[in-house]
This record gives sequence, C-alpha cells and structure tokens, in this order.
Amino acid sequence: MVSPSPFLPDRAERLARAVSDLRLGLAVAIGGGDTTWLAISAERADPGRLDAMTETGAAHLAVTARRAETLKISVYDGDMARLSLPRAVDRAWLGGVIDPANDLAQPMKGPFLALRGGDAAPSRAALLLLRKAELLPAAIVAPVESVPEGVLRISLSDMAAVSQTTLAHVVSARLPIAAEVNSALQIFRPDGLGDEHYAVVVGKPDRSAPVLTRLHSACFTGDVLGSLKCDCGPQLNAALRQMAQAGGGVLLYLNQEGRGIGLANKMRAYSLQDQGFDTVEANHRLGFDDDERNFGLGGQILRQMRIGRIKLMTNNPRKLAAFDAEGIEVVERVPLWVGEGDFNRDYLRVKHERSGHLE
Ligand SMILES: Nc1nc2c(ncn2[C@@H]2O[C@H](COP(=O)(O)OP(=O)(O)OP(=O)(O)O)[C@@H](O)[C@H]2O)c(=O)[nH]1
Ligand SMILES: [Zn+2]
Repeated sequence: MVSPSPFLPDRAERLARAVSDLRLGLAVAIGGGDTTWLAISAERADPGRLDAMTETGAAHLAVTARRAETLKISVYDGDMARLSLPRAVDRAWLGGVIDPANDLAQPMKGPFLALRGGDAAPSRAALLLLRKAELLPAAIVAPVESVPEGVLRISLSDMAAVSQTTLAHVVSARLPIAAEVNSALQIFRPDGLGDEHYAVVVGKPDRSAPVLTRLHSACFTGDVLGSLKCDCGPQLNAALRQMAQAGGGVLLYLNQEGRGIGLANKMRAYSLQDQGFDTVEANHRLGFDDDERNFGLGGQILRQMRIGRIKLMTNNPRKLAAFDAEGIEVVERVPLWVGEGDFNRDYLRVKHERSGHLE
C-alpha cells in the first residue's frame, strides 16, 4: 500500500489551491478559531451559491477599508469592514457595493450595518486570498456547522505561507532579441502561491562589477500593445537597449500586472480613470492599495543568479528599498524617464506627486 501522507498538500500548496478555487467561484472553508467559516468571492458567486451562503441570515460581506471608505461605511476592523447581509441578497445591490464602476451613477447604496466584535480574521484571510486571485477584494463569509464535502479546508495558520514563496530556476535558453542577439531567457517558478517570473540576460554582464539591472512589472497594455496610457513599453525597450550598449545587463520581468491587481482589475481602474479619478484613487475605489506588488521576488531571483551588486534602472524608491532588504547592494540608481506623451502625462505626474517616484 502506498502511504497517503506524502501526497497531502502542505500549507503553501493548500493556499495555492484555495486561491484557484476562489478564482473559479468555489467556496473555501477557513478554520482555526472557534468557528469554521465558508468564504466565496462576491464577484464570482453564482446565484445558487450566493443563496446557500446567505440562507441562515448569518453571512456577511467583507470589504477592504479602502472600499469601505468610498462607500462611507464605518471601519471597525482596522484594514477591513464586515457588512451584515440580508437572507436573499439582491445581486444588483451586491454588484453596486463591490464594483465601483457605477459609484458615480449610483452614489447611495446604503444603509449598511457594519459588524463590530467577533472574529474578523477569517474574513481578512479571505480578502487576502482574493487579492492573490486577482479578483475584487470582496468576500461573502458565513459560519458553518460542517464543511460540505469537496470544499477545500485551510486553517488561519496556513496564511503565514502567503508571503513565503520560494522561486526555483526551471530553465534557461538562448534568445536572440532585437536589442542584443546574444541574450537568454531564464524562468523561475514558485513552490506555492504565485506566478512564474522571468530574467532576461542581455549580452554578457560582467559579474565582477555591479550589473546593470531593471526590475520591470508586467504591463500587457504597454509592453505588448504599445499603450500610450503608461510608459512601460518605452521603459522596457530603453532598458534592454541600454543594457546592450553597456555590454550586458539583467532585466527581471515580474508577472505582477497592474501593480499586482491583475489585468481585469487594471481595466476597471482604467474605466474609473476615464471618469476622472487618478491612478491611486482608482485603485482605492476598487478596494486595493496604491501598489500591491512584491518587489522582494526580484532580489530572490538575483541571489539565485549569484548577482549581489547592481546598478538599478528605476525612479521608484520602493524598488531600491526592496533590493536592500534582500541583501542586494544597489551601488547606483540609473534614472529611467522615457516615453512621455499626451496620454500619459497625468499618469507620470501622479507617479511623481503621489507615489514618490524620483527625478
Ligand atoms: N493599477 C494600475 N496599474 C497600472 C496603471 N498603469 C500602469 N500600471 C502598472 O504599473 C506597473 C508599472 O509601474 P510603474 O509605477 O509605472 O513603474 P515602476 O515600475 O513602479 O517604477 P519605475 O522603475 O520607475 O518605472 C505595471 O505593472 C503596469 O501594469 C494604472 O493606471 N493602474
Ligand atoms: Zn504600463
């Protein structure tokens, strides 16, 4: 007989499963306190599951403090709020509460009853997992007597593994690119939650000197489509060209689209920007922070590549701090201001004025 225990998922694997279940619209059971709770994405909840979650009258809707602020809901749980839900939730009402697309058209959505006291930790865990699933951070949460068969169970103590992803090198292959034919692409894969990330080695960087490095965040609209709303495409190309001219460099490409909120949410942010909100306000109205990226992954990749000293091409002081925290010495910052135009002037101004980007 084969022993079952090696086949059981560990904490990191359970969390990765929980994120993909929530993304599908499935419920996840969260235990670890006195009560076990079922949580489901408010965005993905189908009518049958929504009714089942709310039929006892004990369900609540968890939203982030950012979203609560826009909805003018009292925040008693620090970074989040829990709203009591009626037995039969009106889906249009729910849509209005969680999705800010119609905030301006439908400004009054209350009255809301915000819960105080009790255990907010399971709801907080659900919100964090939904962010990792790149869904709107709004969860329907209800206590359960018993967990329905087939529903994944996680424990609050599993949540510690959310930020403990370790990346492993998978493969490296030669990749001639327009900037430098002598280049290579390396792939790094997480052991639990998260996406694969890449390192482009341009030319032959001299490892005895600080390596010219760029930490780039995925931007489908800018990198691939040539969107004029941001500066990502020109930054990507300028970085690769400068590395080629310098004889070599490393471009770390982190799959953290939309500053970590995912492409669908970034497009929600863009539609809010069309209503007049700036980049930061749009993120807040959706329930996200200004920037949800984890730059520490870049340092982890460089350590695996045995690169310890770099010249970093960036205007973002948070990136400098992140490499420092990972033990990578940034000996010089190389400013990277390119691609300014009519469509991204406000975006660049907001980076400078609100996000602390350097000259
Ligand atoms: N949420 C959101 N993300 C955006 C928006 N515009 C661009 N992005 C994302 O922002 C990231 C690029 O970040 P930036 O702040 O432009 O630049 P940075 O990489 O932090 O800083 P630099 O190193 O100085 O370029 C990419 O992940 C883009 O997909 C937006 O309006 N909203
Ligand atoms: Zn972009």
